[in-house]
Amino acid sequence: MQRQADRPPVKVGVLGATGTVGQRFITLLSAHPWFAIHVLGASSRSAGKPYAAAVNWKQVTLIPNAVRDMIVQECKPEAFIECAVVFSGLDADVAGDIETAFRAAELPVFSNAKNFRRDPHVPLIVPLVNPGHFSIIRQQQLLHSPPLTKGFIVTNANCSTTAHVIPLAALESAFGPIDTLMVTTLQAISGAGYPGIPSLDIIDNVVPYISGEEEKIEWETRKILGGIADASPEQRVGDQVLQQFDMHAHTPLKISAACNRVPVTVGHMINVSVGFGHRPPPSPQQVCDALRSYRSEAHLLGCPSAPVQTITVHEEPDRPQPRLDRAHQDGAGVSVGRVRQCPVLDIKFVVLADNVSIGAATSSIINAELAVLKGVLQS
Ligand SMILES: NC(=O)C1=CN([C@@H]2O[C@H](COP(=O)(O)OP(=O)(O)OC[C@H]3O[C@@H](n4cnc5c(N)ncnc54)[C@H](OP(=O)(O)O)[C@@H]3O)[C@@H](O)[C@H]2O)C=CC1
Ligand SMILES: N[C@@H](CC(=O)OP(=O)(O)O)C(=O)O
Repeated sequence: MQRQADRPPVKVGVLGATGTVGQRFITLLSAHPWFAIHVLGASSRSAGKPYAAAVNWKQVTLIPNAVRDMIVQECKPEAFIECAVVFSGLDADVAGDIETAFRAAELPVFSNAKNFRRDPHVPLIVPLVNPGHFSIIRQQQLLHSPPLTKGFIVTNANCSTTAHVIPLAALESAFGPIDTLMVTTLQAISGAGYPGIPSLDIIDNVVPYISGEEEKIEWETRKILGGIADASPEQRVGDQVLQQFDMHAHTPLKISAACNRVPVTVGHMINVSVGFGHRPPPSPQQVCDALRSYRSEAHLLGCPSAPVQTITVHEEPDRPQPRLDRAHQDGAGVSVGRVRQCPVLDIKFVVLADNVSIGAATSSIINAELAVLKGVLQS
């Protein structure tokens, strides 16, 4: 991507800059046409050191020169006050308190952590699916004490949730509501951060449990695919009736998730079976056509990090595969294959997503691009 000469760079900060997601933020932001890395933050173990000395760099590209000598800061708002956008790849154990402090200091935070995803006033935005949920931010700011003008928190989803809601959104937009969903994940080791799972636990093995993951997928899917509705008339802020996430209330969504850790470095694969609310359900060919023709609002609005082809549909019977397909479009889209009839529900398929890119850092970056284009960021 080329830097744009006609607009001044937007100064951004990265919290958790030394972690798995933080390193992907740095790789992507160092080539970003609008955003320029201004501050890096991590724990007190890293603070005070040049970035190259603090980080255990695990990307396939070299550490960008622009950040090598940047001194890592403590994650305190004072160090980030010149930033127009703050990205967070913080460990969830500390993200709650730190992101709260940054929002209170009038900093817009785009977070990967799980802490605020269930907050009724924080949008959970998969940028290729539900950018309409940005509309809840004003209410988040007004309900804050004291009310805010610039600070807010936007979260993106769990990496497995992100992978499957993208094709599900395409199917709902073409064929109406989904009412039943069975998902089985095959999740890469990098999803657990670094160093993650001990090698003796994962080599030559599959671990059929990821703490909290099934509950996150089942809950987050409803918030993302659902809409926003007025709350009861007495729930107000000023003269405005509060809005609430409807959690897919028009068609209650039954979801069952089963999560597995597999010995793959990057790329979460998910087997999905879908039951539609409307009869007759679409054929596999109609599903393939709908997935291929899906265009995200982020792409249509001109977000530079949004993939041109949101969903790549494979015809080959043995694709997608993590090693072969995760880097397609820089990991910004998803790949779908094996679209076929399901003898129990209606349609089944497999979806693959780069858990660190569209599953984490790329989603936050596109969310920030959407915030710029939708005028959500106040200067
Ligand atoms: N990996 C993935 O695929 C995905 C991860 N996520 C979420 O993104 C977040 C980051 O994940 P990941 O990069 O994998 O995690 P890592 O464990 O790799 O990185 C954690 C980061 O948090 C920093 N940190 C830890 N403790 C503190 C502290 N007390 N104060 C300030 N900073 C601290 C670390 O800094 P230091 O190096 O100094 O310790 C490091 O930069 C998590 O919330 C995770 O759940 C979401 C989707 C996908
Ligand atoms: N739990 C996911 C990654 C992750 O950190 O998810 P979350 O942000 O929902 O806690 C995995 O292990 O692959």
